[in-house]
Amino acid sequence: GSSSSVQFCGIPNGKGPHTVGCTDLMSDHTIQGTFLRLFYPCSNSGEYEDAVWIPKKQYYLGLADTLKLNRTVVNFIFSHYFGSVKCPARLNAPFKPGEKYPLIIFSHGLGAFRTLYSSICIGLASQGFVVASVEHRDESASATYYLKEKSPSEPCEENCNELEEVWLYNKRPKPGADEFPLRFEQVQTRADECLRALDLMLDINAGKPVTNATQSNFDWLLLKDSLDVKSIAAVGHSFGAATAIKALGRDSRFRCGIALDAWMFPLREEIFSAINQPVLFVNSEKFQWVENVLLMKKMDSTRVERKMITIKGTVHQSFPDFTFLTGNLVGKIFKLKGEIDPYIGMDIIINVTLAFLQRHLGLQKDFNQWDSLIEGEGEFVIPGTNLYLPLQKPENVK
Ligand SMILES: CCN(CC)CCN(C[C@]12C[C@](c3ccc(C(F)(F)F)cc3)(C1)C2)C(=O)Cn1c(SCc2ccc(F)cc2)nc(=O)c2c1C=CC2
Repeated sequence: GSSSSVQFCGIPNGKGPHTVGCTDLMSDHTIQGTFLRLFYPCSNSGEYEDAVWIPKKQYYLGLADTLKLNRTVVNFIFSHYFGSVKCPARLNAPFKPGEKYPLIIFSHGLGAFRTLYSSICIGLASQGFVVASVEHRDESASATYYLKEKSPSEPCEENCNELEEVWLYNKRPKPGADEFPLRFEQVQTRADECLRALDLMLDINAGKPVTNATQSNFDWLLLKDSLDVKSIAAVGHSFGAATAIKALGRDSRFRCGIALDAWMFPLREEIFSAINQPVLFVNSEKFQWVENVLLMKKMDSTRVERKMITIKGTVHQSFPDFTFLTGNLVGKIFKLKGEIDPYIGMDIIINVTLAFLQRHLGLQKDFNQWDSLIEGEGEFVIPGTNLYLPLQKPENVK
């Protein structure tokens, strides 16, 4: 259809058999706590509204900072264009117990935050996964917040133990300074936050009571004994893909990783030998560069499956949700869309992820129907990279 019709299609529904719900969890309320949006198979009953895609205006202010644009202007434009966008998941709908679902911990990219990859998270949840999209407090998110006790400046009569929001915005490296120390420290923090999110989800699976600073009436007890604790994967986009790789190296409970258009810069190759899990690299055609792909190739292994494909006609923004929310012209100008139809691109991202997860989490589903995508076979994919790499010295391949 015309660009305007695409604009109003919005974030795609999951294609799997499950209806998807989502709920926010901040536990505990401090900066060291875990903050995530959970996507999960939910019950069909009851009247539940779809969740708001960008839930607070401070996120627009943070995006303005990331884009180096005026906050007032961006807040005005973004709240007009994106303020009513819903993510197709029912907010706080009851969790659907029944089978044991595999668990995905998802890590967002630089300048993003927990809600901007809803199409991927909902796509996976609709196929019977519980997906925890973490919001990082390492100052790589465009915006995030935690809660702190109100300092009783005035002698507090009414709201004594109230908590107030403390907002953190995207910390840009000093121009000209070496960016590596900041990114190296951030990827450690991010990996720790993924491990804490995993621990929290396993506590919830064990039936431990949940303290949730984001007041919601969601019934967490329905998740007791609902996770397949042997089937856990780390998935992320760009900086979040580097985070997922780092998390694999830190914790063998993550059985495999999927790196979506990975930004390898924050990683140093000496950690690669400590990573024993299978990894799938899903690259866009336009974002990658030789040095970055060579770092991915350094993870090639004869001991464990390491795969790489490139999706033709995709850009870096083909993975987050913005690719569905503008017309073709604006999408092309801001590099939010590639040549490929964004809905086809997203189907490939989700299906190749499902196939790799089935293979390495030992799932008994039919996701192996997409195994050819892992081999880079198909109309829209190529195996490995579209870039020309200098020949690898053979001893590098472990
Ligand atoms: C020039 C300097 N460079 C910073 C390194 C540019 C900043 N940049 C490109 C941007 C952020 C962008 C954005 C947002 C939002 C609209 C909107 F108009 F649609 F709202 C448009 C355009 C502008 C995509 C990126 O950061 C690319 N990128 C990303 S993009 C993750 C993201 C961020 C915000 C989102 F809303 C959605 C997704 N994740 C990474 O982990 C890494 C990189 C680069 C290296 C590592």
